[in-house]
Parts: sequence; C-alpha cells; structure tokens
Amino acid sequence: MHASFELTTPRYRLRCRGVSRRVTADVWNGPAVAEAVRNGFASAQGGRGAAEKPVVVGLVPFERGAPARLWVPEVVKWDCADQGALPVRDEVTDPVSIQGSDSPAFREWVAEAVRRIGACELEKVVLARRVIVECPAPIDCDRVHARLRAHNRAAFVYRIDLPCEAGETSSVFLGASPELVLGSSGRRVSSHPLAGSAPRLAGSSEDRQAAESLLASGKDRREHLLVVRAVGETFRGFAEDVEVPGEPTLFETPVVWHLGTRISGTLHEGISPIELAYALHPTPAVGGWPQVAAERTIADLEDFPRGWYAGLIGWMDGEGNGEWVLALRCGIVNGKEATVFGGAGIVSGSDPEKEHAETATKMRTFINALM
Ligand SMILES: C=C(O[C@@H]1C=C(C(=O)O)C=C[C@H]1O)C(=O)O
Repeated sequence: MHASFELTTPRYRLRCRGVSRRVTADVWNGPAVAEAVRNGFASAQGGRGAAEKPVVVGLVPFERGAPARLWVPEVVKWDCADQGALPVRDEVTDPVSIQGSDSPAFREWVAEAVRRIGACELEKVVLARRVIVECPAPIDCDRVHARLRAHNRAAFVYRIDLPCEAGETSSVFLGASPELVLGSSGRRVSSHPLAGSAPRLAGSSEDRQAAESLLASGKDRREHLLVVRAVGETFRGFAEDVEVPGEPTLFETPVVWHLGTRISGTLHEGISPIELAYALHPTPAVGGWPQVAAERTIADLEDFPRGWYAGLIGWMDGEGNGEWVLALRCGIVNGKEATVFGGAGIVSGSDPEKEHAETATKMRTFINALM
C-alpha cells in the first residue's frame, strides 16, 4: 500500500512511506490503544522492512468511538524544518465553482446553538461548515503542500494520503494546524489549546488593535477558559506538576489571531502519552462543553460527518516522544475537487454573522494555498 504521511513543524520535518505494521485502534479506549501501539513497536522492531527506530503515525477521527488509523511506517525520514524560501510555482488557479461559501444554514445552526445555550442545555459548542471548491484541472497537491508550508512557518503542516474506499479514487488530506493537543518528550507533556479568535487586519495598527480587543473580550475569554479548564483537569488526572497559567496569550497565524494557553506537566510513571491524548480529545476547542451535550448538538445541527476534520494527527515513538495536533485549517483533495473545513466556538452572545465570517477566515489558510 502506498501510504504517505508528512508533518512539517517549526522544528522538524517527518516523512513516512509505506506500512510496516498496522496498529488496530478500533475501540475508543486510551489504555487499549496504548497497548496496541506497544505491540506495534514490539513486532516492528527487527521486522523486515521496518524503519530502524519505529514510530507510530496516523489519524484519530473527531467522533469519539470511531476507529483511528494508526500504523508503523516502513520508511521514516527526519529532517530539520524547512530553511529559507521554498520553491513555489505561483500560477493562479481560478476555480470553476465554489459551493457553500455563503451558508444561511450555518447561521441558523449558530442561532439554534445560542438558543440551547440560553436554555442552559450547554455552555459552548463548536460548529463547523464546509466549502467545496472545484478546479478546472486535477489539483496539484505538491503545489498546495509547498504553499501551505511557505505561508505557515509556525504551523504544523501535514499531508496524508487517505485510504480509498472501494470504488473511490484516493484523496489527500492537507492542512496547516496551529494547535498542539499533546506534545511529549519522555514524561514531560504539554498542550497549547486555542480558543477565541479575531481576523488579522491589513494595517499594522488596526491589526494590533484587533489583537488587543481579542485579549480584552469577555466573550472570547469565557470561550477560552472552558477549554483551558477541561484540558487542565484532564492533565491533573494523568500527570503531576501540572501548570496552567492564569492568563491566555495572543497567538497569530497569517489570517487569524487566537487566544492560547500553554499547559504542561509530568506524566505519571507507566502512562503512555497516547492515553492522555485519547482522554483529551476532542477538547472543547473543537467539541464544546459539557462534552456529551456539545457532541449531541454537533450531530443534530451539522449536515456532514466531520470524519478526520477536527481529529488528531500525529506520531509517537517508543520512548514517550511525540506530537498530536488538531486536524484544522485543512482540506481534502480528490482530483479536481477540494473540500475545505472551518469551525467556530459558539457561546452565549455569539452572533451568527460574525461566526460565519470567522469560519470563512479560518478556511482562507487552505484556500490561499489552493488558488
Ligand atoms: C474549529 C476550528 O478552530 C478552533 C476554534 C477556535 C475558536 O472558535 O476560536 C480557535 C481555534 C481552534 O481551536 C477550525 O479552525 O476549524
């Protein structure tokens, strides 16, 4: 099977090919997945066609309970992060059509979520929508990938071949995520949840003003705090010396400002980081709070399955090192067509028009690389 997995971060570039061992992760249970990963490492070690120091890479879907796709690749290549300018062919691609760029349905979902929040059914839910871009010729994934990397140097940029369902052509999942759900270095673990967003503005003083207003916004701070509280609580169940800063800081991508908080700790002895990743996911940065009510609201309102969007993408080795990031600012390319995803956190006081605009801003990360 031709399985290609690439992750470029500010610190390294990981490129994998082929499948040496599959890791069966059909049950949504962190310890069981950790055990399957350990078995994958054990059987890959010394096995024919295995990489020297095996890693497990793959994807965990958004939906709790749906199977993850994890494997030990055959060929693993580590490099330094991209240095200098990237060669990017910059011819313009005009799409044939863009479906869903204006979504009255999304505004209705937001209004309905605000109503449910007002009725105390939940405090926060992240609602997403998708746009389908059709291009005149098959989309050049190498070009989109190079542009994502060139434009998003601080991001986790990924490119993964998605398996084909019977009768379907294969598709490629590409994106530039700003959000680390779990990084681990031995037993040291950290997370950098983001929630609360404002679009970047053209003038530098206007842009700075937008950032300061975000930092001062009560609505965005509440939205952010729900995520930080949930991630901090989960960390405390799995780690010691947990540090949760009291104040968020500003985090920028080329298109949007976010509020972010870096949470850290030391994993309890004998716990695999994948167990903590499973316990964290999906955080209220992409689901909501309380979790079950938010997931029910997403299932009730959104009209498409999220699949890998808002899931986890990452890698880990047998020594506790790894990084799992959120599959955001992404699209799935299939021939001439790209399906692009974007979501926004809804809390009391959310305005449907502004949330619609926020999802469009987030989708620009991918669309700017496509066109
Ligand atoms: C849901 C997305 O982004 C998430 C939602 C955010 C928000 O609502 O402010 C911010 C960062 C992400 O955690 C997305 O990019 O699709």
